[in-house]
Amino acid sequence: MTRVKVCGLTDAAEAVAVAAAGADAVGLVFAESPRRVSMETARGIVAALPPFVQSVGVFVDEDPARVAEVAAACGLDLLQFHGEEPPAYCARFAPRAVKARRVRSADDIEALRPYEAAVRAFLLDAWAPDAHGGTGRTFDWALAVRAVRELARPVILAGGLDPENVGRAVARVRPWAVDVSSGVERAPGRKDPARVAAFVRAVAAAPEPA
Ligand SMILES: O=C(O)c1ccccc1NCC(=O)[C@H](O)[C@H](O)COP(=O)(O)O
Repeated sequence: MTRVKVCGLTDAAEAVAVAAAGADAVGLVFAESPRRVSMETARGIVAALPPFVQSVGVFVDEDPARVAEVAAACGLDLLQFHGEEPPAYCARFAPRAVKARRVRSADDIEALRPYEAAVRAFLLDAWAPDAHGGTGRTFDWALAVRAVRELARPVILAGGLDPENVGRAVARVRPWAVDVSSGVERAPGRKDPARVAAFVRAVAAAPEPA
């Protein structure tokens, strides 16, 4: 079964509704973003989550001491590194590190190999000139198929997914999990639980391989 992470939560009640709609994990953005949360808000969201729903902190080239402080203070389960963090940086946070990469070509998949020993999973996102994530853009899923086949860690597919296209994405790529932010929003940082439920249903209904 393909897992679902909903990223960019900014409100505890909404996080609870997103979990009730079927999300397996929620992402909390600590980088520059319209979805950025304070440590206090993040702590409230993590405390409100039901058991077995994971919290994922999202960071972009953050000072590692600050990452450690935020992770401990908020009780984050996983740490998603969405910038240019090298393998040794991720290794400091094993076994909680997830390395995200914005994908433009096969070179971006190759560039992830040195991270295999350091991370729990890879997250593949779309590249954009002006933002690190949450752009609503898709990328060439053939590259994600290749990543699933060739990388020695589970792959989380992100980038422009929504309830309308995620079934096709899952059927084609067969990722460990899918990640969505803007595709289930009513405004930046404000999730629509009905769209999250539709997204989760579409993932569950994706055709199995023949
Ligand atoms: O969501 C953000 O605003 C963000 C900002 C800076 C770094 C990462 C960010 N998001 C990370 C995610 O995991 C998003 O879910 C991912 O980029 C997909 O977003 P979308 O294309 O909007 O579904």
